[in-house]
Amino acid sequence: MTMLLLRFGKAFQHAAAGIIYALRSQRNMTVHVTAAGIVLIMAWRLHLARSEVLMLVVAVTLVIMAELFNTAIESVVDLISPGYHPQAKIAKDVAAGAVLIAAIMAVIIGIILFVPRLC
Ligand SMILES: Nc1ncnc2c1ncn2[C@@H]1O[C@H](COP(=O)(O)OP(=O)(O)OP(=O)(O)O)[C@@H](O)[C@H]1O
Repeated sequence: MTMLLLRFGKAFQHAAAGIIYALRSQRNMTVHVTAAGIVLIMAWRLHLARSEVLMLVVAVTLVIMAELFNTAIESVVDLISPGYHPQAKIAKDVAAGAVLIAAIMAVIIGIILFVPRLC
């Protein structure tokens, strides 16, 4: 049991280190986290329904997850292909596309939930 807890603790430390690395190295990550904070404070101030807050939480989580995967893919691509390579370009562009899709979905959800309350 102690070994299991120690292993879990180590895995948690590694995951936290990955998140901190992404936060420090990716400007977009800071933007996503700041936007998520603002959106959740607005949801609280505007008394959004529980299901609406849940939708926002899922949307911002997906954006942050996509950015974390994007950072991981960028890092592996830079390791394997430090010079220009069309395949490296595809990998990075597709990963960035995933972030864009998640961000667009989050913005659409934000517009649907906030615009009627702010107008
Ligand atoms: N090794 C490479 N070979 C070919 N194209 C590359 C390579 N590295 C980067 N690119 C191109 O440059 C773009 C930007 O890559 P870069 O590594 O600078 O990511 P970034 O600007 O940090 O992206 P993000 O804003 O998503 O963090 C990629 O989407 C890709 O089109």
